Amino acid sequence: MSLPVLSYATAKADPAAFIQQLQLALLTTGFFYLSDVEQVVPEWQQAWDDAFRSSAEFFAHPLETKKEIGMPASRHFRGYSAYGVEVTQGKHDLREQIDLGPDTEPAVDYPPPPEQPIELCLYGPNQYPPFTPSLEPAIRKWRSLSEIISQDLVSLMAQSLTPHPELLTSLFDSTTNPSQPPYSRMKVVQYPPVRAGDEGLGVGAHRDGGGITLLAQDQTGGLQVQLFDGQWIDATPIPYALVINVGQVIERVSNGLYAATTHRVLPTRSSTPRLSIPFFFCPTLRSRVPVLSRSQIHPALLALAAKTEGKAVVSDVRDGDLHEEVFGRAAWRGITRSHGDVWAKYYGREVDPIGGPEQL
Ligand SMILES: O=C(O)CCC(=O)C(=O)O
Ligand SMILES: [Fe+2]
Repeated sequence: MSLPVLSYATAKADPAAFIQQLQLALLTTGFFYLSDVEQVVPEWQQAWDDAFRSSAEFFAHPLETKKEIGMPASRHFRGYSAYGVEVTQGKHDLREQIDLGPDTEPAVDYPPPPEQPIELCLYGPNQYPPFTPSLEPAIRKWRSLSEIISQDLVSLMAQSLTPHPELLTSLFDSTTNPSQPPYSRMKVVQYPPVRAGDEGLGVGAHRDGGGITLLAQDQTGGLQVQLFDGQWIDATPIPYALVINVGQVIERVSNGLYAATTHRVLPTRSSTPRLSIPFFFCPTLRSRVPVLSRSQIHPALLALAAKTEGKAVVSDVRDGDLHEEVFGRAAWRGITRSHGDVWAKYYGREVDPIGGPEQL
């Protein structure tokens, strides 16, 4: 069994055919490759190469240099985290990374006034490395292409799900409040070769929290997807193809039909590091995430799902751990449990009514 491959060129030329393939992929694995992006986006391969080249250049700097843009300097949870700092399922991940988001002014002052929803503290500026000047333009380009592809895919997913696609697409609307845009995070990640005595995973088993994830990975391999029967399979790299999966926002909207599939990254066993760039397309922080009733879902999709429904999904991770009506609440819980040190430095229980890292 390998993940299905869907063509972005087909999405443009024959959306109805693409929607059918999408329904099947999302009902059976929740993960697929998106190929042929360069046929739709002429600058795709250039943008891909630029993003990976400048990321490799960044990670080649000494730790002390990389820490100049360390996340602890950002109350918006942006910046560099060293190897082993980020936590998934209570364990330290064997990777280092830069966390980025929509580049905006802070949405609230600091310390945050109690009447403001705490999750609005997530809006703010990124930290880019002045010692790798090629990274900022490469990332900005990558974000803008990823946003276009994501809007397309979410629109097609919404059409595949319901006769009322706006119930889903409106969550990602960037025009209503431009100072509070869709909260799409991304990471630039390096998984160094494991060192003697290191224990754990590149990233522990988890289910993504946002709308959809667009993952670009180099040719090393290591990403694994847990099928609904519990078996783990490799998401073997395909050059210039994205790996797409659904997060818990779409799982919630789809009333569980489109599952946020469990995945993990194995420790890097090759002698060279693995690089990946996940982009998490997410709603605006204050948007309310509805749960469609079955009467709002296409009857044909329900019929298709009936063949797979009722079987228990086997997963190494708890179900729906980031389902929240207000998306920002889920985003806040997700990021504070991954970066408890930053949460403790700026917020802590006195300031944060939601609670922090212990809120698994
Ligand atoms: O690096 C990868 O291949 C996947 C990373 C991932 O799943 C995540 O950061 O959520
Ligand atoms: Fe993930």
